[in-house]
Amino acid sequence: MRVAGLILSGSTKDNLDKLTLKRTSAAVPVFGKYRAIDFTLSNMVNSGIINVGVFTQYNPRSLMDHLGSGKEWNLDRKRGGLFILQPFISPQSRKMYYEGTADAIFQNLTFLRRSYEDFVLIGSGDHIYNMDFRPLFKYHVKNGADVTLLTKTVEDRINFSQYGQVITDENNRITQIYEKDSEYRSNKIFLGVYFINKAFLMEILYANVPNGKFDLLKDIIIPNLSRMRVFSYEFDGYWKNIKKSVEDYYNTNMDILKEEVRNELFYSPERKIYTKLKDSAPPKINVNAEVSNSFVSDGCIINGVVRNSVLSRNVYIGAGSVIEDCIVLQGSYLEEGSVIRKTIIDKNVRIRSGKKLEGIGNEINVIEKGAVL
Ligand SMILES: Nc1ncnc2c1ncn2[C@@H]1O[C@H](COP(=O)(O)OP(=O)(O)O[C@H]2O[C@H](CO)[C@@H](O)[C@H](O)[C@H]2O)[C@@H](O)[C@H]1O
Repeated sequence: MRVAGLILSGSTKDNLDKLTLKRTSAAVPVFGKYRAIDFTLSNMVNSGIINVGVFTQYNPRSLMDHLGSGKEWNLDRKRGGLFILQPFISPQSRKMYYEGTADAIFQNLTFLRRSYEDFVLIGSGDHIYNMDFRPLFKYHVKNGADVTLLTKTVEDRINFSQYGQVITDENNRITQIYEKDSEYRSNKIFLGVYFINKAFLMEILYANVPNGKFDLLKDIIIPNLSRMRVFSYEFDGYWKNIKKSVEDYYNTNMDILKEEVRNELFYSPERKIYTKLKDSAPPKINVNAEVSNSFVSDGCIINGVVRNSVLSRNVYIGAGSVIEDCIVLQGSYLEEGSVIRKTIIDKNVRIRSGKKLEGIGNEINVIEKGAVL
């Protein structure tokens, strides 16, 4: 089956506060060495998709730098490959931004028109999961569906008002979606992944976007559910959206310290998660250092104590410093004797000797990129 991939990562709003002041959410570092987009991109490639368009518009530099030619995902190809789809002006349109998900795809219809594929998988750059999409493709065809939406039945702790709540009939056909409704309606949520017949997608975009219907889900699919054959495909694996809150970003990173999450995300030989590799030296744990239950990336030098933490590349932890329940991003330097707990330290931060920092109560402390404290 020939499937093209589209990755939506052009959101101008997220709840990540200081973490997305200078990068888009899809480029936010996760688990020390990855960026969020690596997961959807790898899932697509591992499911046989070799023609992928990435929509971006907000703070795109670090995302573009990360993606490069697509080589790390085996997408630097003569036919197909990786396409960065940024807003542009032309004689037909002088709009310089995407007004919504449907608008983004509509402005780049040439990408779909020129593609050889008959189906399109639309995913998001903000989602952390490891999935083989191929059974979903078969399920879609078996149902004779126009659209198949990826869904998950979740526990009641989730903040339902941030998600689409999905109601299905006995055949898994979707009869109703309550998009970001403050009331609890269903514990089946939409995971932001669409599988759709290409001709059908182009047809509904032509019919709706010129009339100001810019959001694929809210403006096009939900109002037309009774006229379309929209099915739900359940995913029962680990899935997180990191842009919903700083707490979700923090908890997702911390999840990697759990064996079952690690096994599912990283240790499947046929479904690896690919990322841009950097040539830092291996991490060095010095004589008096103590490291436990932590992820320590290449280039790190540890002289102090690191517990329950995730360290990106080239982090320096001075002697006598204690780092606990923290996420420390690339290049940050902690001088001697600092004590940091439940804190996200962004890139290239310098923490002076003897500094004490701690998230208060359930609040997670975030130190802005480049700060000196
Ligand atoms: N103008 C634009 N141009 C290009 N890309 C854009 C864009 N606006 C948003 N995007 C991208 O599209 C994806 C969806 O973003 P939205 O803000 O529309 O919905 P959200 O992720 O909150 O919820 C959605 O995903 C959750 C699951 O995370 C579902 O439960 C919910 O029903 C669904 O609406 C994101 O990857 C975002 O970066």
